[in-house]
Amino acid sequence: MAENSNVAPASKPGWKDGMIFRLLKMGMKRQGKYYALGVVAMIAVASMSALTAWSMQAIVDTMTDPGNRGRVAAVSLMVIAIFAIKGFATYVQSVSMARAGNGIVAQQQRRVYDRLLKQGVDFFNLTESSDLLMRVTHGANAARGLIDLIVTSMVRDLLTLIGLVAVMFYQQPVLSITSIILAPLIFLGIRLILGFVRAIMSQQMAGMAEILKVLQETSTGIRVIKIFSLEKVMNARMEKAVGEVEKRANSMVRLEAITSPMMETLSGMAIAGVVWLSAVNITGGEPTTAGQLMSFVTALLMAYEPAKRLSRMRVSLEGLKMGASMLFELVDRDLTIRESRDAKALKLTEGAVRFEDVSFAYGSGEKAVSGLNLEFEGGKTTALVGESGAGKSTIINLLMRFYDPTSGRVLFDGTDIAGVTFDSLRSQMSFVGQDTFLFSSSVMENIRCSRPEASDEEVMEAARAAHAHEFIEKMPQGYQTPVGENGTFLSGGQRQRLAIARAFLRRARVLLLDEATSALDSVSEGFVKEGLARVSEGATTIVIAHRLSTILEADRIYVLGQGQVLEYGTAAELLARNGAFRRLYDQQFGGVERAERLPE
Ligand SMILES: Nc1ncnc2c1ncn2[C@@H]1O[C@H](COP(=O)(O)OP(=O)(O)OP(=O)(O)O)[C@@H](O)[C@H]1O
Repeated sequence: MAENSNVAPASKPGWKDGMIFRLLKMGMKRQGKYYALGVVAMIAVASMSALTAWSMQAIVDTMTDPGNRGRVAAVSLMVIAIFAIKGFATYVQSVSMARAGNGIVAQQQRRVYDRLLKQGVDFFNLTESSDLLMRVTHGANAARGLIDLIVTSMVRDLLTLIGLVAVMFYQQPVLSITSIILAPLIFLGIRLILGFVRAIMSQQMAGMAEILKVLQETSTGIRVIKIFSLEKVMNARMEKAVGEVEKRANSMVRLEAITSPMMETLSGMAIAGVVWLSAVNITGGEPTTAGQLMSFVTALLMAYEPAKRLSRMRVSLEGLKMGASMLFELVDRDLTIRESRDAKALKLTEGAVRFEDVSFAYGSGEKAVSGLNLEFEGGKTTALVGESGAGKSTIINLLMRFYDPTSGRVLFDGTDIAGVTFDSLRSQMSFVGQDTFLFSSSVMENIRCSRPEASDEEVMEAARAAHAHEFIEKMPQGYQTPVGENGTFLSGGQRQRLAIARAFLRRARVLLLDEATSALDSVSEGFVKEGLARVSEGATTIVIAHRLSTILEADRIYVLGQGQVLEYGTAAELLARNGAFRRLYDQQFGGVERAERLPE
């Protein structure tokens, strides 16, 4: 059944929280050993931090009583050991977390690209490429950041905090209780900020996607921009997007940083309070040594950084969650078209194609074709003609199973293509379309892509058949010449001849030609027609042509109008009928004759 309109975002309730769990599970599965090593190192870092604060008691007490040489030596060695272990553990932590993180980015990018390749054509029609770029680049890094943040906060920061608070309680229980009374206040403040962060993040992402879009359109549409002097318009669009992102980025920084004055002031108050309380010795118990007090204050001061990071964690988490969810949402989108579960490999004998009562609409739009019954005889040439928008390209789309019919069936040698594997179906076909997409690699590789195992000789043979060999030989590096991004170094006619060479090389049973000779002058068209005649020998050939001259010899011509067959037959039969085909014919050939009569 058709699934062409269900590209709904997969925003199920609670989905984003589930996402964190999924991400952690994936991360641990693939990068578990690096994360485990990182965690061990973090435990060591946290313990050494607590030990540093605890050792302050011994350090200060030893300094105030330097006479005991043995103790001085022991304390000095202990301090060196603590710092050395902490340094080494920090190194191990950084390296293992970075390795795990890089692995996550690569894994996410592979995963999302794999999914994108499985998506139907409709998905790409409905998703802007700048949006894809944004999601894949930003999302993968956000996924990495999310795991990093969770692991670092939950292990290093939390353990360090626990260790330091333990030291505080060990040294000064009453003062400790007084100084952590303020903590809940901080968390309340953070909760307030979170709401704002979410709103700003999504606006910022939208702005970033817009910047990419403007850049991309500038790159691909530069000719239109120049011809129509759209520089100012494009500039204004970019200005707006950049300004938007700048504004949001500033707001984000303000929100993230607002925790600092809150925390700094509260910490200052806590420390001042402790100093004051210790001076008046409200505990009234044993007199406190300078070392104990120093150890306590050190633990309190050291606790500040991890406490700050933990309190900010929710804010940072929100931003990263948003980024990572963009990636997950992409991966979770339903496939616009999928293979059936028990799909079989298609085997062709005659290569006959039949449309049985086929209707189809793009998305929720009007029917592009309706009630089509078409016969494309094996090994013969069938042409589709008709006004613009009549549904010719739609028929080709259905044949290649880029879309499924809303109703009816498309059969290859009697087998419904809905039940066969994509690969076995499409490998039987070759397509030469109106726009020839070329990869930014050499001419040789661009032709070879239709049959990667083909030898250089076979590629050249195909190029000769497509009348491309002559111009390729004249290029600076012959077959190794790069064609530029999407073939910008080639003319339209040359690009088309490369496309025809690709089709030759593939030797498919079913050949689809959509305006295949449109970009050629009349001399090249003669060559190409000859080449196409060769490539279509024995193949079931389906041609869309606006210029009737190219299809007058077709074995059968279907004349389409508004998604339906108006009439069909050979050119001679159709001309004799005096119907739609005759009108098209008169329009075109009348025009040519008049043009030929024009003085030079
Ligand atoms: N991807 C799409 N999404 C939505 N509607 C589409 C899409 N492609 C084509 N259509 C619509 O389907 C109808 C048939 O279009 P189709 O491209 O098949 O016509 P065509 O006969 O090939 O036209 P042309 O000769 O101009 O290429 C048109 O009304 C068109 O607007």
